[in-house]
Amino acid sequence: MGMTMSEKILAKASGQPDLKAGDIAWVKVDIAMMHDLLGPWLVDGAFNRLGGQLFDKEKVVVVSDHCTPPATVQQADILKFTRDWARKQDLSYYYEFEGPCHQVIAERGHVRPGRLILGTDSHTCMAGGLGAFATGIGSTEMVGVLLTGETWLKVPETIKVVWDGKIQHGVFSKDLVLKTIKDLGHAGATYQSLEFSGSSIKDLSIDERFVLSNMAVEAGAKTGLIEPDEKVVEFLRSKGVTDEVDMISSDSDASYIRTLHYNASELEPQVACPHEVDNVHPVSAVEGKAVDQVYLGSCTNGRLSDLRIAAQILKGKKISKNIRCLVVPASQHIWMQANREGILDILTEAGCIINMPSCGACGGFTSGVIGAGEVVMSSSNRNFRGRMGSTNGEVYLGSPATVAATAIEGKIADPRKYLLQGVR
Ligand SMILES: CC(C)[C@H](C(=O)O)[C@@H](O)C(=O)O
Ligand code: SF4
Repeated sequence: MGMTMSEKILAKASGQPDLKAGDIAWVKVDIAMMHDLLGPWLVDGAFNRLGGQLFDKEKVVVVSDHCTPPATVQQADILKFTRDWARKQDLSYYYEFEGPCHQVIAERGHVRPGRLILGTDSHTCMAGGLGAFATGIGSTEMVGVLLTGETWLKVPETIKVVWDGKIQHGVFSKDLVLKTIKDLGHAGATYQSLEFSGSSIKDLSIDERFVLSNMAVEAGAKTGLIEPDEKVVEFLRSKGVTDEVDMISSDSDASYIRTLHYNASELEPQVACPHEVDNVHPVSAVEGKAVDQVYLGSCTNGRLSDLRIAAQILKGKKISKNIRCLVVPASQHIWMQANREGILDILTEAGCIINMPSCGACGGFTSGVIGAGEVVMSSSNRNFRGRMGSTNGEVYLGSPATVAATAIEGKIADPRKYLLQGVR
């Protein structure tokens, strides 16, 4: 019987060649990632009681992103603790104020196909977009990983999600993944892997593939994998990775628990309505809903191609007077490139506010929280009650194009009327 990508990566990580779904694997971890909020300040006590020696300081990556820049004294304390800890442990890789961890570890070359990556954040699965088995773990579990470099995992079954056909004008990978989550349900893939494949997925840029993998956890999935191809190799080379790339793929006779098959040419822009990510409707069903804030950013959809789309829609226009529009590039690297391309000027002239790369507004931690009764159209991945601030606020999720179109109208809007033909 053939193997899925998840089975192969965990087989390699455990040294047990015949591993299959359902087996318990004792695995060696390639990268252990922590961020400020669920990182050093939580693990330090137990870590020290158990010896306080890192298994490998080259494989532990810490990113301060949730508390940046701090909005409260507690956040400032956490940030200081994280920075001091990184220094004390003499970490080779500590990043601060660079952007959300998932984007930063991908850009900095830590994510590679075939690697096993564990992080103290649920969206660690984003690394699956480059073909890594990546998943979130709790801080307590991370203590063991930090000390030994090992842990155990149950090998997940895999759901194959196939998208074939031409993605239509105004439709983006965000729309594909929202539709997938709607059908799976927010707990429909619990402890299973998603594997995205098909001709529409092959056509996607790396930026757009990350959106699919990032949101796998919103269906409860352990991870969301995409087979690496030449685009992945090109991405890694552009980040300075010179090692041979593990072109891992599933075997043609691999066994799947379920297969979903879609025709992308039939899909229109989608919106997830409050307060669950699977509460998804076509944009036509929610068009006209008034908003107070628009948020274009996060590790889900704050990448360069997202900012380019928004700039194309907002160029020469003004955002609605009734709203504020926050734009948060997903990394400093993206910020600088967007600046060079004149994108930040276009967005600022349209009336947007450009915030520094951070998790801040996405999770309601720092700059950009919402008040009671406020409604947000967001390009991020979660719309749970209280997600961006007040528990009496509402968050809608959509593609960057839907977000930018909504900024113009001050009401949820269909992006197809604003996007130039041929841009998608
Ligand atoms: C703060 C952290 C627990 C959280 C996560 O794990 O995903 C955050 O990054 C999020 O997106 O909700
Ligand atoms: S989803 Fe938001 S809060 Fe979570 S890591 Fe990404 S940007 Fe940060």
